[in-house]
Amino acid sequence: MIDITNPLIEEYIRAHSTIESDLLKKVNRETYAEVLMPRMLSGHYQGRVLSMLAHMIRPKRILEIGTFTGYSALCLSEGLPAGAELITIDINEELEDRVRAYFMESEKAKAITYLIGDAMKVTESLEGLFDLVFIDADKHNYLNYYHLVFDKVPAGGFIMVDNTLWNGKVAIPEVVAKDKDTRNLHSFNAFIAQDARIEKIILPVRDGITIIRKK
Ligand SMILES: C[S@@+](CC[C@H](N)C(=O)[O-])C[C@H]1O[C@@H](n2cnc3c(N)ncnc32)[C@H](O)[C@@H]1O
Repeated sequence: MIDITNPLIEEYIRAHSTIESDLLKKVNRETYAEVLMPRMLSGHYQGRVLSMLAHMIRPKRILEIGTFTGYSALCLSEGLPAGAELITIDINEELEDRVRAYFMESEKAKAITYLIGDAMKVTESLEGLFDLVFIDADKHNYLNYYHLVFDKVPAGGFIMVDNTLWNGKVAIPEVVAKDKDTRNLHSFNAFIAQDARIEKIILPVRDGITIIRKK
């Protein structure tokens, strides 16, 4: 495993970036205290990056695949202009009441639609275009999600994908050869790298966020 971030630098970044809202602090605190696998939550640093990117893109429609406890959805929704919407999908119905309650507390509550179900099926059923898609669900389906959403994103639209550096393991050939999850993510990265229909950049933020712009 390679450290793609330095804890000291990350702490410095957090201390010199916008602080989390009270709602985000609560989502973070309660997720770590009460929910299994809390590390799946984006957190302060990545959350501020997502919020800033959404503010820059000003998307009319955002699709998020992988809600978990709603942290990243809340961050992305901060950048929605008036009248815009965010749809977020998760298969885990056990978190539904908690997540709905968090969304209800948000200023953007009316703009957020939370759908429970398998993201492949739910995404297929969604009509219209999304100018920003955030993929952050089951890693072995990343390429399937990418192919599925591609035609739902207009030219000039963005697809962002989380965990594409997988703790740096994608850069170590012996780990790629041995570990299935690492191999899946490396294959995804390799496909994205050669896809001429897009521009792409991997940001070494937290576990790696790939930003894709459709030409
Ligand atoms: C890494 S977490 C998402 C974290 C969240 N985006 C955040 O940053 O706070 C991944 C989520 O994907 C969901 N998931 C896994 N497989 C799924 C599927 N087939 N369809 C929809 N959601 C799925 C899991 O239930 C989990 O909540």
